[in-house]
Amino acid sequence: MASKDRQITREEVSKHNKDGDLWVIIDAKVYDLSRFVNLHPGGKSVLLEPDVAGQDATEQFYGLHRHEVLEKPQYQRLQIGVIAGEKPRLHGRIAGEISDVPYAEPTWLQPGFYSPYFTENHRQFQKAVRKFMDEWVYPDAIAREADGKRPSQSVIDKMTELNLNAMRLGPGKHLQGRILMNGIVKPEEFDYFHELIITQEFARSSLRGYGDGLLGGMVIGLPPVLNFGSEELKARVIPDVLDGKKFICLAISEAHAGSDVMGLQTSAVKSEDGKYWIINGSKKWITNGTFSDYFTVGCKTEDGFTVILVERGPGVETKQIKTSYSSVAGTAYITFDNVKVPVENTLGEEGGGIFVILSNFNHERWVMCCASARSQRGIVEECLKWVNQRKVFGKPLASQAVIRAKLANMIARAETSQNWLENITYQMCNMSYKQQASKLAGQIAFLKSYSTGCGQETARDAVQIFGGRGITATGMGQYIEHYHRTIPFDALLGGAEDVLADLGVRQALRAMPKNARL
Ligand code: HEM
Repeated sequence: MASKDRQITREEVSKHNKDGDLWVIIDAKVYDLSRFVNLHPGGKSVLLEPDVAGQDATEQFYGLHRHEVLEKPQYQRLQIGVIAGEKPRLHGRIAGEISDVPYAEPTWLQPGFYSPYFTENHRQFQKAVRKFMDEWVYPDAIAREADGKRPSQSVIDKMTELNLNAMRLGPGKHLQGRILMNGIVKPEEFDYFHELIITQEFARSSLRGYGDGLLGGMVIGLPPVLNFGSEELKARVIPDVLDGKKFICLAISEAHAGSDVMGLQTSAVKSEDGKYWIINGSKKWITNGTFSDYFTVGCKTEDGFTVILVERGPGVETKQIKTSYSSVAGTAYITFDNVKVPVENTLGEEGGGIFVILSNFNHERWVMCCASARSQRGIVEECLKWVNQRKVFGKPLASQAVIRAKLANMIARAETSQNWLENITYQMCNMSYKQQASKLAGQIAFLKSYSTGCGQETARDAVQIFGGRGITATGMGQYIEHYHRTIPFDALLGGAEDVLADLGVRQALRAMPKNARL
C-alpha cells in the first residue's frame, strides 16, 4: 500500500492525467483516482476534465463536496502522498475544538471576548461536554439518523457514567451524591448555565430527531415524578431512569386536543375498591413513546384533570408515527385499553393536574430556547463557510450583496436569541422556583416564540443561500435541508409560537399598575 507521506512533485502528478491513470491534488494531498473514477458518485467525465485530471482540483472539490468526504476511510485510502514541500491546511469540523469561524460560537466561547455570566468552571465543563459530544454522541447521531434506530444504549450508558441524564433536569436535590462530569462540577455548584451548556452542546450536532431521541422524553416526563410523586414512587422510578436503564415520556397531547389541555379525552376512573385507576384513551405525538417504560399521562378524572404515572404493561400499546423528522425520536401513538394503575401512581393532587403540567412548562420552554439559539448558530456557520468557498461567475458567493444581507439578518438573530437567553438564565440562577414561575413565564414564552420564529426565517434564508443543495438530504447542504425540514418542531413543541407570544402579552397586561397613565 502506498505511503500517505510519499513526497510527489506537481510535475509528476501532471503526467497522470487520463482514464486508467488519473491523479489529482486536493489541498496538497495526492489522490490516485484511476480505479475510483468509474465509481465516483459525481460521474467519470468531471474527473477527466483538463483542469482536474493531473491538476490541483482543490477549489473544484470544495465547491462540490463537504470536507467529511475525504475523512471517510474508503476515500482516505485513495491518498498516495503529498506534494513535496507543501502541507495540507484545510479542515472541516475538528472534534472537541472551538470553531474559529466568526459567529460560529457564542461570544463567551470566542477568544478575546468577555462574559459576566460564565465562570472558569463553566468553561472547563463546556470543554468536557463538547469532547464527549464529539467523541460519543455525534458519530451515533449520524449512524442512527441513517438507520432510524433509537440512540445506542452504549451512548446512554456513557451519559449515565457522567451523570448527564441527571444534570439535564437542572440544579436540585436529585444531583446530591452524584459525581458530575467526572467531578468537574460539584452538585451544589451546578447551575442553569451548566445545564444551558449541555443543551447547547447537544444541539450542536444539528440532528433534530436524534436530539429528541436522546431522552428528550425524560427531560419533560420525569420532573412531574420528581416534584409530585410519592417517596415510594420516586425511589422506585427515578434511579433507573437517571441511570438510563428505563425510559420515560410525557404523554399529554391527543388527536382530540393539544394545547387545549382541558379538552383531553383520555379518562381515568377509580376501580370499585378505590385502589386503582382504570385508564382508557389515546395519546398522539409522544416523543420517546415507542421505547418508554413509563408514561406521565394527563387524564380526565371526576375532579377535572389529573396526571398519573402509567407503567408499560397489559393494555398499553405504542406505535411509531411517521413525522417529518427521523424515527430516532420514537414519536408514538399510544393507546390505553382498560389499563389498571395503582392510585399511588397519581402525581400531585387528584384534579390538580393542570398545576403539575404548568409547573413543568417554564423549564421545558427554556431548554428549547437553549437548543434553538444554538442550532441557528450552527446554520450561520454552515452558510458562512459555503458562501466563502462556493464560486459563482468566477467569484465567491459572498461577493453578492443579497447574500451578505441574508447573512447579516441570520447573524443578528442568532446573537439576539443567545444574549436574551443568557440574561433569562442569569435570572433563573438568582430566583427561587416560585419567583421564576411568576416573573419569568412571560419572558420565557416571548423568547421561545421569538427564537423559534428567528429559526424559521434563518432556515428559509439558508435554503436560498444553498439553492438546490438546501433541499437535498445528502452532500453540501445536508444540514440545511435537515434544519429547514425540522424547524417547525421547535415552534410547536412546548407551546405554539403565537400562543406563547400572546401568553407573554397577557401576563404583561395582568401586571399593569392600576394607576399608570400616559
Ligand atoms: C478524492 C476525490 C474525490 C472523492 C472521494 C469524491 C467523492 C464524491 C462523493 C462521495 C460524491 C457524492 C456527494 C457527496 O457525498 O458529497 C461526489 C459527488 C460529486 N463529485 Fe466528487 N469526489 C472526488 C473528487 C472530485 C473532483 C476532483 C471533482 C471535480 C469537479 C468532483 C466532482 C463531483 C461532482 C460534480 C459531484 C456531484 C455533486 C452534486 O451532486 O452536487 N469530485 N464526489
